[in-house]
Amino acid sequence: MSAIIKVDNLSKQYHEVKAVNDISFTVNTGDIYGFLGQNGAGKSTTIRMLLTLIAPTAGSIELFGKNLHANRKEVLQQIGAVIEKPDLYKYLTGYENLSLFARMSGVKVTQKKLNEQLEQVGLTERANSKVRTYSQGMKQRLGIAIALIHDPKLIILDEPTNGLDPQGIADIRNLILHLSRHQGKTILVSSHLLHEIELIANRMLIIDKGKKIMEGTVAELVDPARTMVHLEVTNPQQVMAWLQNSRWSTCLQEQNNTVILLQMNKQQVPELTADLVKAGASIMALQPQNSLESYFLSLTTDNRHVDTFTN
Ligand SMILES: Nc1ncnc2c1ncn2[C@@H]1O[C@H](COP(=O)(O)OP(=O)(O)OP(=O)(O)O)[C@@H](O)[C@H]1O
Repeated sequence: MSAIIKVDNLSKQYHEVKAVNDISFTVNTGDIYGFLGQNGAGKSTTIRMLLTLIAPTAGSIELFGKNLHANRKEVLQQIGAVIEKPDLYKYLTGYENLSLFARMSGVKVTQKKLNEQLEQVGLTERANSKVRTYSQGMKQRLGIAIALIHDPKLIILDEPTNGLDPQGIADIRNLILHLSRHQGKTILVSSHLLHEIELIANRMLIIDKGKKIMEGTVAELVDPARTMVHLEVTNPQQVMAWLQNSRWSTCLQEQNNTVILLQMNKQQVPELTADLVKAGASIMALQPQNSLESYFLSLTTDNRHVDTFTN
């Protein structure tokens, strides 16, 4: 499996703000790579550096095995991106917009090809309607059709579902899956919603305040075999002493006042509960979470993040 994007120790500093702080990651051919982080985490800044719209303060970027800055033109030709709300001509139809953007980017495409592109993004029936009559989701899909016009291998979408209703979100999700499965595209997609990324991505990177928090396959990050159990008891000293001498000792991760963290397979949780009760643990809470859920819970306990993750 070859790397399409290879980012090493990338940073971007805006005066006193470290928008991106020493992050490294690799996107492989065929990935739907989720780039997850709350608002202001540094997703757009990273994406802008991948597209050479801004220069990094430090670090290197290789795309398609080539240094981005030394091979800018050649590399960018193989990328299609939608990074802001697409800038469309609202008094032209969807078809006319697509045709115009194709001509402006110097790509020669037949009428048949344009119709196929519109069909791919589910706009055939509305191809001849003026864009001002389109829903937000339809405009977003037309934006994606425009980004696809030169048949890029890599597609970069910055928060493509932002501001869309549930149907619009589902349409974009299906389109991303279609482009991956049936067109063989590699896709990097950013979002602030864990659920969205979990549904479509095979690998993901989580960033917070410019820093990489975790990276891995989605299956690994939600693996039930690596469930974190948050155990809260009123008699932590006694329970810790018992756990250390029990068959659960290898599961122990850390203790913070009344909270004890253990890692185990989710299926073992009922046995643990029964053993704890027998051992006289005074349980206030026992909560199994996969590593992603526990990470997001830790964010939502911090007031700064509440608005982002509860909407
Ligand atoms: N041109 C700029 N000048 C100064 N600071 C900036 C600039 N662009 C971004 N930042 C700051 O860098 C940090 C990361 O912003 P960025 O837009 O990359 O985050 P994001 O994860 O894409 O979030 P959002 O979804 O809200 O755009 C934020 O603190 C932001 O205020």
